[in-house]
Amino acid sequence: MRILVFNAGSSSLKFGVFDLSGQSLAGAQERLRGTLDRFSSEGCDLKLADMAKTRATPRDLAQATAYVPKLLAQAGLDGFDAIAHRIAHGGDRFDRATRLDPATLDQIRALTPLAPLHNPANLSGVEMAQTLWPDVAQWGVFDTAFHLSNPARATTYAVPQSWRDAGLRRYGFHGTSHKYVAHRAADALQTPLRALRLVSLHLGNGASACAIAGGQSVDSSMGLTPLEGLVMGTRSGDVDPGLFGFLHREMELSAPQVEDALYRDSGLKALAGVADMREVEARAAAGDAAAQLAINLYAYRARKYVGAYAAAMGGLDALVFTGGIGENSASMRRRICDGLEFLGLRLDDDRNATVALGHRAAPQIQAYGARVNVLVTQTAEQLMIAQEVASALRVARPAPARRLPVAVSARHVHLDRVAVDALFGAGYDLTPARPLRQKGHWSAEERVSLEGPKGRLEHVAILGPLRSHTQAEISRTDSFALGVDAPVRQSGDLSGAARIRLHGPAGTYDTNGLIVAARHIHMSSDDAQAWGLSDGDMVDVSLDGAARGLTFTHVLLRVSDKATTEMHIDTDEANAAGIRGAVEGEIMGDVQITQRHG
Ligand SMILES: Nc1ncnc2c1ncn2[C@@H]1O[C@H](COP(=O)(O)OP(=O)(O)O)[C@@H](O)[C@H]1O
Ligand SMILES: CC(=O)OP(=O)(O)O
Ligand SMILES: [Mg+2]
Repeated sequence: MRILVFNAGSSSLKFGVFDLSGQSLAGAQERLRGTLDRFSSEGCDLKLADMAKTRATPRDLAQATAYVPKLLAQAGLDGFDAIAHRIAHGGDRFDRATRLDPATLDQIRALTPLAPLHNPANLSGVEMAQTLWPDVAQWGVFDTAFHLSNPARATTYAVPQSWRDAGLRRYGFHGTSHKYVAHRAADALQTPLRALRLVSLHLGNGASACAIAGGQSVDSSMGLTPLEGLVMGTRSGDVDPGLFGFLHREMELSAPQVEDALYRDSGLKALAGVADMREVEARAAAGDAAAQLAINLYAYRARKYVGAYAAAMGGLDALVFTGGIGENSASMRRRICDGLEFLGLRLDDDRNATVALGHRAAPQIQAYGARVNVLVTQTAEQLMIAQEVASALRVARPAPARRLPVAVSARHVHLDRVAVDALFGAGYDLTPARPLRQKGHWSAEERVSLEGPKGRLEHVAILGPLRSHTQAEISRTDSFALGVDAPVRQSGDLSGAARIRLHGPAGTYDTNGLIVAARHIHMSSDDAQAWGLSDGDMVDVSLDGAARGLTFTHVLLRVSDKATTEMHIDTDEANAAGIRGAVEGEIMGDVQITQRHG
């Protein structure tokens, strides 16, 4: 399905067109990506995909929104199944992607005073899209939704009950971004999100910190409105609420005047004279003391939130930088991290300075051996918004039960020509004895022995046909019997594989090819298509029919035209699940949203 996404921020309009075939982000095709920003009376910058920046005519966000159809026509893109809009403030009602109809739009309009820089821009995008594509469904995805899991202690202000009854509470924003980068980080760290305590720093024109424990947002630096928290381009972030009384008495400013100044004339703009961090950094480098203070203050505030959230979660496993500043300013990342060594957080200067952010890259920049991982990744709000809407649209068409056979792989080897010659004699042909489920694969009549420093494993099966590299796959328990520490690797990935000696009737063969095979699924292209899955997806598989019922997480999907659908686990995993004989597994819930392999 094809989805057009509008993401109106406080200083930019980002848009994208995505074709989503499966359930996972891995299967999403980006057809168009664009940003219009740096608006002035002379126009704005336009950036399309990876092309160089050009100038365009729009002078503000509204004009920018009206300009997008021209770009879509130029790219020949139409036939949208839905149009998805980022909506900054969704209050406590909108906890998921929601169809925008007159009633829901009224509710969003009512929240405008709580996000005056954002909701009007978001709504003007909706109105324009309704006019241009009257027959296409409009959907909203809300910045606030991800944070609705925050506990009451994080969402409650200590203010009179009657104010709280009127709706005064903390919400948090940038949720789509925080959620996306948390998944990217978990994926890059090869650790399930549920086992991680993360702080995500989204540092764009608007900026917020988010504490994410076990995959759930547990606190966020923005509050009732996107004013609270970090220093931003034109917003103050945290201030003493006492300033309202002070400014009223001393300067005779009204509440709307104060509020307007906190939104539009504060932050970097107030401190350094410009809102754009690139310019602030340039001025600071040229010796401008005000710009230098702005940078120090910006970093100091962010650092305090990292420390506070580490305390809130009882520890920190990873810090993730994203947003225009988080992604691009190595010096700001450095300044924020300086002084956090007591948490076990140390940066590697070279890695930090040479961050290369490609498509879905999430490079790690912590010093080797540091306890806390530090990652940088591009946010992908548009993609995430498209995905959330696509999932919501699919709810109407329930997914088929995705059940598949589970096969237990006992220890075995795959041999190359050189190994067969050494073990069985030059030019020897192995004898296929038994066909395997995967077409063209067989186990051989011949066997080999494996020898490690501590022991031997006899009668180890050989699986054919021959491969380009010799590889031996054992269980963790086997590795103790052999006395070698074999790493867990996907078949074919022999990086860091352990050394092992093979014995055959004609001789021995030593190779660096010993691994514990990572669990995986072979899947036919037809099944993948029917189940909304793509090659490289990571899925959870439940073995509920097994004696000791287990759910295996992080199972890699390998899709091919030639494959027969089947999951492979090793004997340790089978024992843990109490499997004897044939069992079936079921692919659970949502596919993890990112992919780790090709
Ligand atoms: N190379 C860079 N160095 C420092 N700051 C940068 C760099 N590139 C972009 N930025 C900053 O990122 C901010 C905009 O972030 P972005 O996430 O694009 O904004 P928005 O919140 O409007 O989506 C601006 O302050 C900009 O100066
Ligand atoms: C909520 C918010 O601050 O958004 P942005 O970063 O787009 O201004
Ligand atoms: Mg932003």
